[in-house]
Amino acid sequence: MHNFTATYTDQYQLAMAQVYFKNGQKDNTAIFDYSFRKLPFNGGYAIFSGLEDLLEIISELRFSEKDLEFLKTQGFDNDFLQYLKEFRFRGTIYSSAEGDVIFPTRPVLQVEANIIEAQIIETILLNLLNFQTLVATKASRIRLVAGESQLLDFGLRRAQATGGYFATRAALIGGFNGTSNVIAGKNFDIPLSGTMAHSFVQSYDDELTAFREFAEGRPEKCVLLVDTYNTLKSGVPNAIRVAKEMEERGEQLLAIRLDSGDLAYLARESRKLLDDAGLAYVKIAASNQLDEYVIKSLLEQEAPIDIFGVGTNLVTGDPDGALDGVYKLAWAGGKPRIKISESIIKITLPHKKQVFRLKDDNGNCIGADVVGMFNEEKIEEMYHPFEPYKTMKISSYLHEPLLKKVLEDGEVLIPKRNLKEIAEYSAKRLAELPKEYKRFNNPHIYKIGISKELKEERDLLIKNFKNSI
Ligand SMILES: Nc1ncnc2c1ncn2[C@@H]1O[C@H](COP(=O)(O)OP(=O)(O)OP(=O)(O)O)[C@@H](O)[C@H]1O
Ligand SMILES: O=P(O)(O)OC[C@H]1O[C@H](OP(=O)(O)OP(=O)(O)O)[C@H](O)[C@@H]1O
Ligand SMILES: O=C(O)c1cccnc1
Repeated sequence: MHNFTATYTDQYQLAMAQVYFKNGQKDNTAIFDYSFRKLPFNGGYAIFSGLEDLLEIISELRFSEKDLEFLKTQGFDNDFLQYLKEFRFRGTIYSSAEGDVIFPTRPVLQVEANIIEAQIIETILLNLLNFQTLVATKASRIRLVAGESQLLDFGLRRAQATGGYFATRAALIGGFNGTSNVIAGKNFDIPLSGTMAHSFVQSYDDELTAFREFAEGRPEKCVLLVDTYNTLKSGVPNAIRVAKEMEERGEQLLAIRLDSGDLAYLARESRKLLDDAGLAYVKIAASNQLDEYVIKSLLEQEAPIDIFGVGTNLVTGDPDGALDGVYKLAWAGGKPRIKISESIIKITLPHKKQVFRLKDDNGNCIGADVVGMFNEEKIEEMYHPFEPYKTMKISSYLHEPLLKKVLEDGEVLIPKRNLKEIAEYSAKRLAELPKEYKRFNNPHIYKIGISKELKEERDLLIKNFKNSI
């Protein structure tokens, strides 16, 4: 399905790549870390999403003839274009598992490749992982408050252009049950769901006929939208009449949908009307600018809503425009590399690394990940990245390595999981996270530490840099 070619990148990647190519650095190994700095939604965790799409796209990424012709018009040299003609990603990627809970400032994924290949994939990697992780995190927050209710993604029409395609996939990883998005349903094997639009009801001279014809035309999973004229005086009574007619044909109305007004009040009153008519099986769906806060409030008001349709706030990751994920160089030219910054959080971690999740003997997550050198297996003590006196003995905890080799020599190594499996894994990992990290107000801050060896390596690079200026 993915139709990306290697021009899905920023021009500066190609400008840098051409210099590496001309100066004989094209076979230099580089290591880049993908990490992010700030948790979205002022939350306590994020859900990693987008990995399988990324791996599939990277393993197939090539420059087409047309791409090369275009790049020629942009002033790139013939010998470099000739090199790009043969381009394919031959590197190795180590990554956290898709669906895992992830935290800021520690590598979520590591790319080891020749510097040109590693650089060219930066943009698509950030584009895919930042967006899906943002939306999966939003979806997961909505799932946390929604309990057992059905959650449907209605966001395609409000998504930033084609982003809705990947947003739907991420929503499923975060815990949604279905989508109205037909192309995502088809390509990702996601259950399709849906109701009817106001236009359908409006297009008839009366609401009852509209409901009747819809129910006759599509009796399976029929949901009637009851708020076009007057929910309690017209919509619900007409839906009840049609439900009764359906019963006579041996069919069942699945649900009614509320899309405006006070959803708690209308759901309660509609429930009463349906129950009094002997239609306790007819469910109530609600939509209209829902998010985790509105759904939480509706459920606290004991609104009898069984199905929530969420669009805009889910697929745009409202109110956060983007996850601030970055791709930073940790190794090149046979040496560790560092980026120094006035802002401490922007100072990078050099070297190839491994990240461990610390767990107690019962397998419970203690609320900390530690970053070590790639070959470290057990870390005695972890250090706060920038406060040298903050240390913690960790040798007694289990160390679960998080970065696994997922792609080598351009070939994807991990078996493809369906979205249900990824979502189940995600729910399991989220369940392992203590609840303090999942509350919306002032969640506990998950600790990220570094090993002594990594800290010494980093401090040495900082010192050398200071001495050199
Ligand atoms: N009982 C409720 N508690 C909390 N939030 C609610 C409740 N009912 C609706 N909302 C939310 O309040 C927001 C605004 O609802 P509002 O009633 O202003 O819009 P509307 O129904 O579209 O307006 P209109 O009735 O003019 O069409 C929406 O996000 C909606 O989901
Ligand atoms: O509010 P959101 O979370 O974005 O959920 C999606 C919204 O999109 C639809 O409205 P729209 O007015 O586009 O079409 P409709 O006529 O079917 O209501 C639907 O009725 C929801 O209100
Ligand atoms: O099926 C629905 O009810 C639906 C689909 C997209 C957007 N809003 C509602």
